[in-house]
Amino acid sequence: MSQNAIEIEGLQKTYAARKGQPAKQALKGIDLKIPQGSIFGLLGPNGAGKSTLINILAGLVRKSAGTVRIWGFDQDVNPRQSRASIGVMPQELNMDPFFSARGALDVQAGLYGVPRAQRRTDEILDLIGLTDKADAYARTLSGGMRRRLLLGKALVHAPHVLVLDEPTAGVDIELRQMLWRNVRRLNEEGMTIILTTHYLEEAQDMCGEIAIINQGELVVQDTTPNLLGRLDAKTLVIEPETAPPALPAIDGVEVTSRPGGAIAFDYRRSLTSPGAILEAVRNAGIQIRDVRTEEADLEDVFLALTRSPAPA
Ligand SMILES: Nc1ncnc2c1ncn2[C@@H]1O[C@H](COP(=O)(O)OP(=O)(O)OP(=O)(O)O)[C@@H](O)[C@H]1O
Repeated sequence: MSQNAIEIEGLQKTYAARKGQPAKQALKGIDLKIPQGSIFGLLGPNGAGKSTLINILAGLVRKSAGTVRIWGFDQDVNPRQSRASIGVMPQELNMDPFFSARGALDVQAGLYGVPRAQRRTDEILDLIGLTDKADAYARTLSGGMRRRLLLGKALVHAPHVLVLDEPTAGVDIELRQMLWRNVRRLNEEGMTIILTTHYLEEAQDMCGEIAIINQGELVVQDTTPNLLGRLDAKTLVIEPETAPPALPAIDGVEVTSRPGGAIAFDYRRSLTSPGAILEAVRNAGIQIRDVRTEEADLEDVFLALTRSPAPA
């Protein structure tokens, strides 16, 4: 068994033309390796191809070309084992309203061929906080509870890999925190987690490694700290003791005053050091009361890597 939970090579997907719509190449040859045991973020702007990629992993969309191995099982060679290795919590809330929460988990376990004796229905109900609602019909559950049930359904066959597609879109803080607690716990128990989210702060906090796709192509894959270190731009902010009569001018540094009296120095790490800026500030006769730096965050990196080229 390799050390990768997922190995994708040359993955392509073209949706056929229909009803006046031309054919659409949603994935243009993606190579991606997702390490075992990671919490991995799959990010990209709307229409980048994330859902297509996840649906191919889940066996819901048929790829046009390339290979996909899940937990070492090639989808084309061992479709059953590769499908059994992965669980997907989808975005949409559609579920059969006439099953109870317990019933929905049982049906799902049946679909995956989990023998009754091996089902962990009570354990899953406890994990998703629905023990009290085990016998309530799904249609009587709140939106948040239904979402938790979707997580439970993704877990019935104890998959090695769990995919969460936009798990926190439009959910309240309590449910969000509950989801992340569960995800961390499952990961600590050894499960590999793949998540897509529009909340970049969440990806920055949760994911050790991140891939960004844009227009069907992989733009970057790296550890989160490496990605954050990629941007050359940095900002040094000083709080002066008293407002200076004029802002100091420093070559290659953009100096701006901020509301409240702070002065911001936007510089490139490759060209200027913070020491040189502080020296210039002192030489300008400015007394420093406080100083801090501002790092790029994932949003800055994401925008820099996915911004479409300016029209010619
Ligand atoms: N069934 C389909 N038939 C035709 N085109 C499709 C189909 N599903 C998706 N597409 C197109 O493929 C491209 C990628 O879509 P996909 O849903 O994978 O993107 P995404 O990154 O998940 O976007 P979002 O964040 O908006 O969900 C888009 O241009 C979309 O319009």
